[in-house]
Amino acid sequence: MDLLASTLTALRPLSLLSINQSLLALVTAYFLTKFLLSNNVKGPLPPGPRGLPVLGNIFQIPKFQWLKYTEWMEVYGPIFSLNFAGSRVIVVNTHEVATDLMERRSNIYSSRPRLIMGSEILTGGVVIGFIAYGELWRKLRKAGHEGLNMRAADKYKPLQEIEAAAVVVDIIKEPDHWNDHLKRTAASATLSAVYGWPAIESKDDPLVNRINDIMHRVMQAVLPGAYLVEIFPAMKSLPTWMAPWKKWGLEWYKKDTEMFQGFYDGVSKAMFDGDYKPCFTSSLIERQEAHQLSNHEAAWLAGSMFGAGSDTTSAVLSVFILAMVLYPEVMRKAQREIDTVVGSGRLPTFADSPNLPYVRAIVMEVLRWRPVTPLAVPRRTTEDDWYKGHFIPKGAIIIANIWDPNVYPDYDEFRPERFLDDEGNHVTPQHTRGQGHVTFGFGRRACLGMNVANNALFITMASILWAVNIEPARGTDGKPILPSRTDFVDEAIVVRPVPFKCRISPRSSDITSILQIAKKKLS
Ligand code: HEM
Repeated sequence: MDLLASTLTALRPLSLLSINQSLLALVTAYFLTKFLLSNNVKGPLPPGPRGLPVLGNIFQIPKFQWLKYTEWMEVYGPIFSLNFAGSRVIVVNTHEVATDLMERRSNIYSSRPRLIMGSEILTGGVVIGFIAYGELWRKLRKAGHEGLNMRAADKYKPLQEIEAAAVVVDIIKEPDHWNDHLKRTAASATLSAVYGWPAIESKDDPLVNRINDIMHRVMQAVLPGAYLVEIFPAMKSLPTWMAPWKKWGLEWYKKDTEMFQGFYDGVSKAMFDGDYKPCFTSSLIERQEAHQLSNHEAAWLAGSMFGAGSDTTSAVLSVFILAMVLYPEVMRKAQREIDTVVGSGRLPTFADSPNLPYVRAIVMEVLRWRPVTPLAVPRRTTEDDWYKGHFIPKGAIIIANIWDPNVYPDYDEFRPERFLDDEGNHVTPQHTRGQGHVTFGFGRRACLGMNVANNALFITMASILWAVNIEPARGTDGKPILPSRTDFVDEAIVVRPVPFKCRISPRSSDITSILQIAKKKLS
């Protein structure tokens, strides 16, 4: 069933054409594929499963493809190659190989696959996460880094503490809607950090929906086979009257540009009036000239941050709730730590962080245990390369499978202790840049927002653990119903646990006082 579903997804564009057009497209694709794949191979590619002519291995890629890649690693080793209907794909299956290529040879492995519809048409080729490695990317990355590096991330901490208090109130009031509250807080915290806006009240806020729609459109557009123009790039030059998909994409790009420009100008005006909250956009405005960014580039850089930060953060928080339901002893141990350091009279703050090593280890373990970006974001090589006797051609798509069971034999167990030594100091394995995991990616294209994300995760998890117990839901017979530990919703790049029920209750019978403490922070 899964195979069928993914095949249908891959072939969906062909169903939009007539049979004759489809046949013509297939025949052309076949000869083009043969030509392209045979011409740039100068040595033995990494091994890989045999596929069909033309379509290659796309029929063999099931739902949750990272699990299949991990399985294939047993057969083909830590690096293997696939053919996705003409695109050469190299799957890198261990942190070690990923580090060798994407960190140590990052001058070759830091570009992204060309996405004509998702990047060039729908978003004007200006979204930092999607564009090729080059001058524009360097400018955007430098400006983004300035607003999100470790020191800059400190600026957002007061806002993040307030958001954490708000989520405690929400979860206590409506425990069954915990997932919605986590989505709301992730969206709200990201928008506050980017534009300095006050907290949003609902996950269905019309503005949040409007921005989420952009992400949805782009994610649909980047699915393999969603648009024929990806196979036949020359179609990009068709006039819009012959290419309704192009007209549609350009119209959205215009509307989305107007929206992001409006947000950007709003912050600019607030700064002029002297009535603004320091945020990512205000720093960008102050330094726009120094970074040589046009208004348009700066407005899209700020706008792109919501898409990159909101869903990822809320998915990690859902994994956290899943882990607490499945591993109650971990929850209790963290609560004992919080009780000793923080006590019951106030919420945890960032100042407590050095004294809460176990909670910080939980953040790392949540990111490691069920990486919400199990295949990171694909890369593209910009030069031919050789690695351990294998040839990796220029233009190959590189997928890093973060789901690497080699680092820990008990990789499927949720065990924050793996990151702590006997003295309570953090220990992290090789090839993880001191993070304990590689869920934020690798090298020059690693996540720009990781400091902001780590801080948001720490304070939200600490505050939730301080306030409530998280337990399995109970059936009518009173027996616990454990959620699945292996079922996911794959949203193209971000993967989250399937929605599940659990029982969330205040830790103290004195709910009023918990609420008072949290609300005090909000006033
Ligand atoms: C826990 C939450 C997050 C996770 C798991 C995550 C994960 C990732 C991953 C895997 C990549 C691709 C890295 C690669 O190619 O090696 C990425 C890129 C990126 N992330 Fe995040 N991210 C998170 C939160 C955020 C936040 C909060 C922001 C901004 C406020 C952000 C901004 C970005 C940007 C701009 C890029 C593109 C970087 C580039 O292509 O140069 N992320 N993220």
